[in-house]
Amino acid sequence: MHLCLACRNAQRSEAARDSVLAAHPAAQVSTVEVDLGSAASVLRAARELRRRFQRLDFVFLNAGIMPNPHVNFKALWQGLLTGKVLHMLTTAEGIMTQTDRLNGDGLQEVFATNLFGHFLLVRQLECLLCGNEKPSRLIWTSSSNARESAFSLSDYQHAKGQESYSSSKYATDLTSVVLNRKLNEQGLYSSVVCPGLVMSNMTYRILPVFIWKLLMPIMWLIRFFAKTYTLTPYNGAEAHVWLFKQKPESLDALVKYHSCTSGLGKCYVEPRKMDVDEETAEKFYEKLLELEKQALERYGDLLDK
Ligand SMILES: NC(=O)C1=CN([C@@H]2O[C@H](COP(=O)(O)OP(=O)(O)OC[C@H]3O[C@@H](n4cnc5c(N)ncnc54)[C@H](OP(=O)(O)O)[C@@H]3O)[C@@H](O)[C@H]2O)C=CC1
Ligand SMILES: CC(C)CCC[C@@H](C)[C@H]1CC[C@H]2C3=CC[C@H]4[C@H](C)C(=O)CC[C@]4(C)[C@H]3CC[C@]12C
Repeated sequence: MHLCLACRNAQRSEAARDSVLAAHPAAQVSTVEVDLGSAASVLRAARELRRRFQRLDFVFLNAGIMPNPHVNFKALWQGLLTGKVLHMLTTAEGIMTQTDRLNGDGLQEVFATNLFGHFLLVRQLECLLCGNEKPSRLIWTSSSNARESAFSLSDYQHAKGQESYSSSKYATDLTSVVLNRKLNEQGLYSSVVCPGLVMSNMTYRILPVFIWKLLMPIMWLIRFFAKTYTLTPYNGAEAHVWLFKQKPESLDALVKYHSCTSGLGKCYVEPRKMDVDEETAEKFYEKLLELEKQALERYGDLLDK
């Protein structure tokens, strides 16, 4: 088995490589540089991957950003007194907003990084993913924050609203559904995962580390009722690892696989039906293809001759 870490920061990817090798000295681990928020960088990385590999069995599409997060503490406080408190504490519905901006390609940064960069990468790697002896797999890190009401076909990059993260994750769910419909026959299967609430650099940008540390006993208590409070990256990866072991034909394309941890710390996976409209998914996919065409026209020199 060969593991290739695709990261934007060479120092961090080397550090990740070293820690994998420290635990598994015989492993084959390489790295490739990619900034998922830049179409040119994605095309360059895909070209490099096509050069190095003849097939890819698994692609984990995990990079994600939530810039300038803002928690509405008034809404959070009011929500604590309602019957929807658990829903609010696990999906952040109604209590979180973000401010987005344009990236160098003129796309909304959250949409570009969380979805479009990954989409472009998958499309550029189709020749390594489709038509192999064994099925290949895509595993997208989505979120329970993905919500239909945050997404609209007329503003699919979410330039006008303040829930770009939720919109990008809903767009991820839609994309996975269509990829399955189009590519299952060619041996490519796509799944979406929610790691649950995990302490990571993303959450440390929402509240300072020391506040999260103070909240930890409360979150352990909440976990008795909210099983998606996985809290550690290790627990959050439960669904990724579980999916790795499943036969793709046994999975449901309309299900999101949630990492869960019980109050006593036992990890398991819970499949939950996604709230996706397949017609919207198809229309959205067409828009992604249009955007892809524009990117390929702009960066034609980065394609194989
Ligand atoms: N934490 C949580 O509670 C939840 C997280 N998620 C999702 O899990 C995934 C991982 O997030 P998490 O570990 O929590 O957060 P982190 O911020 O810790 O990790 C995000 C990762 O994405 C990488 N990344 C971000 N932007 C780019 C880019 N432009 N190009 C390449 N890589 C990039 C980061 O690289 P670098 O190290 O260089 O910054 C980092 O490795 C995300 O998709 C997130 O949306 C979903 C549900 C809950
Ligand atoms: C746990 C508490 C006592 C107080 C914390 C309040 C808020 C800062 C957090 C409550 C719910 C959290 C979130 C829920 C869903 C996550 C989602 C799945 C994701 O993809 C990224 C992070 C979340 C939005 C997360 C962020 C912090 C909360 C809003």
